Amino acid sequence: MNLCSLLPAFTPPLVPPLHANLPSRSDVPEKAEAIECENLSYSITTRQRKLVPILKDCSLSVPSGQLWMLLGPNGCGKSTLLKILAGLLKPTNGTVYVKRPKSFVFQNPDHQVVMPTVEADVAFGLGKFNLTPDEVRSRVSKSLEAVGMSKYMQRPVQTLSGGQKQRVAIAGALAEACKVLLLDELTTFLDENDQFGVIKAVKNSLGDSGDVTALWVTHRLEELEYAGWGTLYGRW
Ligand SMILES: Nc1ncnc2c1ncn2[C@@H]1O[C@H](COP(=O)(O)OP(=O)(O)OP(=O)(O)O)[C@@H](O)[C@H]1O
Repeated sequence: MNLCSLLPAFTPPLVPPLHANLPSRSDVPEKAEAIECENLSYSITTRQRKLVPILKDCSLSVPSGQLWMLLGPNGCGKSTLLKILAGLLKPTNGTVYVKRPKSFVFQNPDHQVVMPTVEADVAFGLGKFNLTPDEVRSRVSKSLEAVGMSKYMQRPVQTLSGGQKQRVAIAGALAEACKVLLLDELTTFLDENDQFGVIKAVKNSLGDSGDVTALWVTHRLEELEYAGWGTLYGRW
């Protein structure tokens, strides 16, 4: 399936090619869009040297500060697109822009939540920032609050549900002041309660600042109602 058919209409502004000589970051004006890609294609070459197209001419544009959902059936190329946006895969053709810092959250939280306690896990990525212990504590507690996990700070991660682990993974990204959350089918293995908790955590993470953007990949049609603006009420 051509993924373009799943996406909103797109009028592309010019985006610099992926490998162009870009001006220094301070010269680049802040874009209104957090994610933009144009005519993105991705193919793989099999052992028999056959070229297999996975994505063909995908274009999309996601404005800053919003939660957008990308819906499509199994195998249509959603995860591949997300991995290209995350920089984990290199496109065969096309241009990509994603605001930084960006963070990819995996379908299986056990691939991402690896430290012994919730607090240690959220603080894990902060080592590279040269922060004081107070700053680390403050970032960890604010991020856990955003995802409704404050009271789990000292919990061993292996005692959490799948949805709670997903929320810890999202808190880790928020603690690192990430601007774009790339979320790959987070609710696949979750029951309805956990599913709701993770969606609410993502919506809360966007906050009011318009600073954080999320692209949520799913094959669950019922999750579409949570896209865009709007408050989500209910218990964690
Ligand atoms: N490295 C690869 N080698 C061979 N085929 C691949 C590779 N990567 C992706 N594919 C194929 O490309 C298609 C799209 O895969 P992708 O994982 O992006 O789909 P998806 O829409 O995310 O599916 P799902 O909802 O099941 O996760 C699938 O048919 C998959 O088998």
